[in-house]
Amino acid sequence: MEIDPPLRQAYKDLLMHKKKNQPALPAAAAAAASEIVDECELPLIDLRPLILAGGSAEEREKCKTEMARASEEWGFFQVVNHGVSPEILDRMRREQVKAFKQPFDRKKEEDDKFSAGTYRWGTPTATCLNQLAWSEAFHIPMTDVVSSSSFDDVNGGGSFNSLRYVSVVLCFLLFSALHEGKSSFASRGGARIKWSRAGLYCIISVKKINIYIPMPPAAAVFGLMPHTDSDFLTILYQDDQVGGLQLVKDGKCFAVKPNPQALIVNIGDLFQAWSNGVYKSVEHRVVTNPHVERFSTAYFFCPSYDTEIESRCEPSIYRKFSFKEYRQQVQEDVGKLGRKVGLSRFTVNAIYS
Ligand SMILES: O=C(O)CCC(=O)C(=O)O
Ligand SMILES: [Fe+2]
Repeated sequence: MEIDPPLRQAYKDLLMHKKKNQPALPAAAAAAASEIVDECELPLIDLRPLILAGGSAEEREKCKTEMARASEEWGFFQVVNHGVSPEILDRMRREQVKAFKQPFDRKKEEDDKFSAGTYRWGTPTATCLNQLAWSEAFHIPMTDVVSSSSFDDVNGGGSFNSLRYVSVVLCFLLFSALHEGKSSFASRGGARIKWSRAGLYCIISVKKINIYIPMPPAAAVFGLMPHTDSDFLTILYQDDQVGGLQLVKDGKCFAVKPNPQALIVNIGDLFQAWSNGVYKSVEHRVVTNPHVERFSTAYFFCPSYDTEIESRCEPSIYRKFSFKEYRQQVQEDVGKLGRKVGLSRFTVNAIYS
């Protein structure tokens, strides 16, 4: 009874660089997954004054300013005292392990219970090795959680609500930091953000649980290929022991040091567009560990599909677009090109047709 999906079998040709009509992988791309990168500690923000009662107004302002600065400079930060109890996080992780340790056939059946595409493994659209994800994931849209009780707590209940709560709080604090001119963008005399009346009221967030299957670095395969997130904001609960998340800062790649107490927050493409490029949606990736599995949970905070993203800054970097349009474009690019092009398609002077 197999538990792991047949990754080696399915991607045998890619692994041997023998796919028909496929040029051999350039050395730089092959080296990317196994390159040595320096470790970094993400800006650490204590949310106690914001989430838990008792903080002074000054402390709350400081917290907000730190988050806005980290979103501008890093696009990533980590938060402690976030209000999600260790018991909830523990339970969520235990249930996650249980979900992935089911037989492969059973995992495939989850698609029948929920929307198609709930359970995913590898990257069916990959045309070269560095587009391949050596991992499995369950994508659970919020609507599935609301409408079903058959998938247990890993997909719903306490953990979903707690992560949603944190993401809503952080998102609105970051909105208001921009609005109040906390960012250096505004204090440098840049235009203010005028918020469009976007449909943030109807949120269709997605929770994704990942398992990264061990793979020797020599194989030069990513656990998750370099990407930016297509949402407003992501809350990430990473493995407390096994590192693997890497991000790009100032053109250089850094490995994020695991912090068992912290949740990681990262800015997504929609926030970058809405903030007219003030907050950065930075490229990140996951490298596999050669010996042990790594687990993570990502909570993607997305608006409803018809939400229009528009900064209304002058001059505006990005044209107005709906979340639906963005998602469709991403899917089209992944299908045709094997990779996401992302926000550069939506600049006012986009060169892509
Ligand atoms: O597993 C991680 O640390 C990152 C996951 C991630 O970036 C994603 O699912 O979009
Ligand atoms: Fe991501």
